[in-house]
Amino acid sequence: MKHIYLLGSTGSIGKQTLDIIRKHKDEFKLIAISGYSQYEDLLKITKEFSPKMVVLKDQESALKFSYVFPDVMVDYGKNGLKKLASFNKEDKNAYLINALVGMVGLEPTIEAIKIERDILLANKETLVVGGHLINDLKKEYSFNLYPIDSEHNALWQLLNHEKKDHIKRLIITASGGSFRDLSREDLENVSIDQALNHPNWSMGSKITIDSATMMNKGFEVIEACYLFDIDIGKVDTFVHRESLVHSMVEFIDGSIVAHFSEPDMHLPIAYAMFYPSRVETNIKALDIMKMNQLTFEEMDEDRYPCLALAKDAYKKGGSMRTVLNAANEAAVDLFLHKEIQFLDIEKIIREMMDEHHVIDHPSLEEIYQIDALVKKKIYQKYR
Ligand SMILES: NC(=O)C1=CN([C@@H]2O[C@H](COP(=O)(O)OP(=O)(O)OC[C@H]3O[C@@H](n4cnc5c(N)ncnc54)[C@H](OP(=O)(O)O)[C@@H]3O)[C@@H](O)[C@H]2O)C=CC1
Ligand SMILES: CC(=O)[C@@H](O)[C@H](O)COP(=O)(O)O
Ligand SMILES: [Mn+2]
Repeated sequence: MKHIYLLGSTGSIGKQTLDIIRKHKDEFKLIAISGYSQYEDLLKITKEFSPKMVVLKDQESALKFSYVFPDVMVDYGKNGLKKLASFNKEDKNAYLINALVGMVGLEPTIEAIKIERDILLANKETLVVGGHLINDLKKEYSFNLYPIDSEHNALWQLLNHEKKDHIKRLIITASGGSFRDLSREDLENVSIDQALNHPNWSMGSKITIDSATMMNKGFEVIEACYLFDIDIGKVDTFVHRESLVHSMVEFIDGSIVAHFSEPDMHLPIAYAMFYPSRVETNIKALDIMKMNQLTFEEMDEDRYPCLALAKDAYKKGGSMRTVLNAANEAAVDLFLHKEIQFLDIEKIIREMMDEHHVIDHPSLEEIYQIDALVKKKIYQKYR
């Protein structure tokens, strides 16, 4: 029985992970969970799964929680997330599932690596901001990093046992997001509700906005470079409205292999949890006749400048990736609180990147400093 340490149990990926654990009670035991604003959900999850450790948002909620569950080990905040990631150090039969949103996911990933715990990673910001740190740790520690993000999970399935030299390019698809039928001019006055209305996936609010700006695809290009140790010039993106093809790999012999499925995150989560085995899921079977209607469009980076900004940050390297992510986190947050317009998101990110001088290979401390500085500047100016 595999032991699961789950960061972000109250979120979209977290809850779908719980569905899989619920369905396969003999295969998985939930040992530790975290949540943030959804206190009531944490109570319910704890009641159902009896984890040994629960990490909450702050001291106040942790105290309240421990009155309800006096036998559960309770912690809170960023330190609590780190403790969860390395809780029960000696437990070698364990996965950390990182379903946090934002760069708060980076440090717990590092903590798990340091005890050589395998990680199932949904939190793409870990690699955007700290991919170089994870690469450094690979030289020192032995661990597996299995991608949950649908496109990367598809690439992982497609690339199994293939030689890196044989890859011509990786192709990642993008739905186009909530505003794919709107022009740049139309974007000026779009609302939060419109932005949160993703055409194909039901996800947390931050990634849904990232999908609408196409920053999500920019992050995914960076994520692919780190996960598959591939040059950014070999990662292409196309708009594919149906979200039925999740990724493709073109090989040097001219073959293109593709991963198809209905859009449902239970599949990539279960694939990662059961790897190297497979298991039946309840996801809707893909109707082959739908392949008559598949569409692919060239990516237009003028229409979606956030994709270009992300690629640029990756190429500039080092701390520019922290700036990209920090500016995006703050700007999306401001948009979700009705404090800026949708098009201000890209404007703010560009502004922060333009005024930054790159530090090569920033340490974790430098990443935190830059992250805090960028966010402070944005909140002071735009709130
Ligand atoms: N949803 C999806 O289908 C996909 C998501 N991803 C990636 O997976 C990650 C999670 O996404 P998703 O599940 O949609 O996000 P959600 O917003 O739905 O969930 C995020 C989780 O993190 C917790 N959380 C939020 N802020 C903090 C914080 N500051 N400190 C500690 N915990 C926090 C939330 O707690 P609470 O809810 O209690 O506030 C929640 O449990 C993201 O990196 C996303 O890009 C990748 C592919 C697909
Ligand atoms: C489900 C998943 O993996 C998301 O990252 C998805 O890719 C979002 O859809 P977009 O293709 O619109 O970015
Ligand atoms: Mn994705």
